[in-house]
Amino acid sequence: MKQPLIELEDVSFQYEYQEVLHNISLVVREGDFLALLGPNGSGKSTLLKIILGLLKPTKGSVKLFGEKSTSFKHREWIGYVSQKSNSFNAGFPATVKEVVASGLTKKIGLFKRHFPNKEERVFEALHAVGMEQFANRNIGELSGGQQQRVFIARALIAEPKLLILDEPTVGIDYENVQSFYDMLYHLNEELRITMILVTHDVDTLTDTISHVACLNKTIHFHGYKDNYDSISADQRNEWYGHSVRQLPHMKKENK
Ligand SMILES: Nc1ncnc2c1ncn2[C@@H]1O[C@H](COP(=O)(O)OP(=O)(O)OP(=O)(O)O)[C@@H](O)[C@H]1O
Repeated sequence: MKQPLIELEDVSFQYEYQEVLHNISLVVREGDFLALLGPNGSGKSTLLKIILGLLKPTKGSVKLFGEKSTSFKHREWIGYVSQKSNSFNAGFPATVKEVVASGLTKKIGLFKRHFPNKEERVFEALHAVGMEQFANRNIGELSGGQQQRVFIARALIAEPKLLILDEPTVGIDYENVQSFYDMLYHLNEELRITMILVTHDVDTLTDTISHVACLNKTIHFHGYKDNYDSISADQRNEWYGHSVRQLPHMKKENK
């Protein structure tokens, strides 16, 4: 059995008077490519904050890489690309290279380590997301999807074992979503990075995903993507709270 990287057991969370997460139990294992799916307001960001140690659950336990979250020391093993990271305007004075290199500063600050091969690592990270040819461009001049790739490279340079992407396809043109997923598949399959992709958009679920978790205050389903695909539309609508459709091109091909 693969190592569990995230283990949530009976986690609940309350903001003042409103309980927004109720008895969440979820295990994410090494190598998984999990889509955490839920409508707006279903508690996705709150759950991420709990996983990232920014919020403390009102109830339940959280383990990261087998250790209690409160004593977990290797936060750099978890890379996070937030929803708002790609909101640069064209005048923002930083090159793609500089943005990616800034992913190392935390580590340098923490351990006072010197990285002689910093330039090489920047290019490796950019290569992994297919963006090395943009290294000297201004970040503000890139499209939303290109910026998203750069921010993933910024997270990759710290060599995370687990990468959490919050709504990564939001700024990406419909035609480019598939190639974006192919890039994520490469990170998951070849670089062996465990992935959690958080999304409210059921249309973005592709076959590159191995597992699906449906969240709407509680976890209604967690399992293999194949099993999720065989669940009736009525059942999914009930979990999701409103109509869920699946585009024909995103449906599973014969494998
Ligand atoms: N700081 C806060 N104080 C009080 N309530 C909050 C706070 N942050 C979020 N909430 C409430 O908690 C619930 C879950 O919010 P959360 O942001 O986790 O959902 P989400 O699934 O990430 O939504 P979205 O897809 O819109 O980003 C919502 O009802 C929201 O209004």
